[in-house]
Amino acid sequence: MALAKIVYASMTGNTEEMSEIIEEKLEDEGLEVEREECSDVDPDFFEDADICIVATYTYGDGDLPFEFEDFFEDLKGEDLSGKVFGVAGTGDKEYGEFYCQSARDFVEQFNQTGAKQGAQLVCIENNPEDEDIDLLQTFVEELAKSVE
Ligand SMILES: Cc1cc2nc3c(=O)[nH]c(=O)nc-3n(C[C@H](O)[C@H](O)[C@H](O)COP(=O)(O)O)c2cc1C
Repeated sequence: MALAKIVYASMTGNTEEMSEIIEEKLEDEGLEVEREECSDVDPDFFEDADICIVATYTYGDGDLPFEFEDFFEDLKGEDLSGKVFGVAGTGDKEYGEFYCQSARDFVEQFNQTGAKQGAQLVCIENNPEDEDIDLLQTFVEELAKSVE
């Protein structure tokens, strides 16, 4: 059974909620899932994963969550060849050009690891609503298909 690992950062709960939805949907697809908060993981977290998922909010003006900075820096040095990745972000469109910037930055970082993007980046505003849940469903289906 393929293993999907999710690492997330969440200050007020929106991204945590999104990561829980992703977890549930991956399980519905028959995948094994492990989900951890970013402060609890080592840089090699994705070593045994088939699907590598980051869920992040954005802080400041387009800044990474402080607690994700070390993991982010270390990620580009990891060899994740043969794996697929997906990134999902929460943010607020009031921040204009910086909307979900951290999620977009993680896509760039994954692109240096040899992993292949298995699903389009998903950005949702604040907490997940009905239409976002549809987006997350598609995100998970694309990822599941990419490891079939
Ligand atoms: C001080 C502050 C700065 C923020 N900066 C951004 C930003 O640059 N871009 C963005 O898209 N959202 C920004 N946001 C919105 C949060 O990313 C958004 O509310 C997110 O869902 C919070 O996730 P969490 O509930 O998991 O902590 C900011 C929020 C706060 C409080």
